[in-house]
Amino acid sequence: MMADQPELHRGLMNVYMDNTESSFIDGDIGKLLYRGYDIHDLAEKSTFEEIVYLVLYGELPNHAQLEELDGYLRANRRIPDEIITVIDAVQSAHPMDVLQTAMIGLAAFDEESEDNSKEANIRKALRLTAKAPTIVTAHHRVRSGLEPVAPNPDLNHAGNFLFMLFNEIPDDETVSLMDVDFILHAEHGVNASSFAARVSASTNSTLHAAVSGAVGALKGPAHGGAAEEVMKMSIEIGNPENAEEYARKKLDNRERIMGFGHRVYRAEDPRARHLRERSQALGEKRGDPRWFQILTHLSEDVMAPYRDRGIYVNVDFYAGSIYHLLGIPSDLFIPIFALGRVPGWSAQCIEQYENNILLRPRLHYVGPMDREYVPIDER
Ligand SMILES: CC(=O)SCCNC(=O)CCNC(=O)[C@H](O)C(C)(C)COP(=O)(O)OP(=O)(O)OC[C@H]1O[C@@H](n2cnc3c(N)ncnc32)[C@H](O)[C@@H]1OP(=O)(O)O
Ligand SMILES: O=C([O-])CC(=O)C(=O)O
Repeated sequence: MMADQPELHRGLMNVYMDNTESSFIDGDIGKLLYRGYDIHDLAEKSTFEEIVYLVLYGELPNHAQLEELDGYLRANRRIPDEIITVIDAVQSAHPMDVLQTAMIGLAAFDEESEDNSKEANIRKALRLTAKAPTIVTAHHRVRSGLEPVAPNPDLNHAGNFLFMLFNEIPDDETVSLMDVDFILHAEHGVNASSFAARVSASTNSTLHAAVSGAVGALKGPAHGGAAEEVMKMSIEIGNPENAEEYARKKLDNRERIMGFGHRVYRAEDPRARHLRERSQALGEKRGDPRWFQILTHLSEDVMAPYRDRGIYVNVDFYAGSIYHLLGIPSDLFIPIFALGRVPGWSAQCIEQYENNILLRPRLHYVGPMDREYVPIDER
């Protein structure tokens, strides 16, 4: 006898699974707060280092606290030579797979890897935040036949990422652009990758295991991979006049336009505004406004009717055009998202450890029942 069909919550859509103090999202009006602070204030006035402190400790830092955290990040950017050897061995893999491999590999060199106290987890979160850009850039250089560039203690987090990627001291404007990008990606409730991290944390597994699992969950085009897909699409479109026909064909085939839609937002993703402004400014500055024009045409014309269905641009829509204009290869777009998200994943895990309950939903079985076992020779 098959059990009665229970009420399903497919995709766990609109299911509240716990309380959180990390971030607040009102998807109907496009509002996002980190620890109570509006994302617009944070994007305009803060720095990524301040956000790391805010997300992990719950408060904005004072000067002394910020200096201490910044010093800790600067002191912890290097990765062990053994991890460079691992990166070298798996260099042909996608950068997200390499990041995931190296992140879990770091557990072997972290004396606190098995210590799940809050204090140890905050320190590990900071070390993972500090080392993640070193991994991504070292991999990119190794696969390009170049030596990894060592972190520069005179540069901040965003500056170091650019420096280690291009082996050139970046200008202040580009550093600030990268900094805002990291701020905008730092935390976003129980999105798919943070959920993956929380599932691991709920078994009392370690932060390294949970965060590297989150890297895997972020990789897909329905989540972190959208920025790369948007840029691929923009390149295929080529110029603004082609945008409409290209998108209409896709929509007629019931395909999705990447960078639109969101599980929670039914209004514009508030993070998109900051990347839109910067995509436009950078395109004009670099004398290459084409990408911004293509994106504008898609959002303001082709996809405008979809707003009635709650489908607006999300954080990933303009991000790819910025990275592309900065000369960053497209398969590094998802890793950039991950670099910003390490503090958010960690904060979500720390909340999970603090008030833990095993995350274990149920599936309703709809397969055959009570079948008679047939020995292999009789099948
Ligand atoms: C940082 C982030 O992770 S933000 C998300 C990044 N991902 C993308 O940009 C990929 C494109 N977007 C999507 O695939 C979806 O909007 C998701 C996965 C993000 C959210 O999807 P869900 O909440 O599961 O909504 P769902 O997939 O059920 O879509 C609802 C309806 O809107 C339509 N829709 C959703 N997104 C899009 C889109 N980008 N283009 C066209 N139609 C869309 C769906 O086709 C569906 O229509 P239907 O009801 O007629 O079948
Ligand atoms: O919240 C989500 O589902 C996806 C998202 O925007 C994010 O993780 O930043």
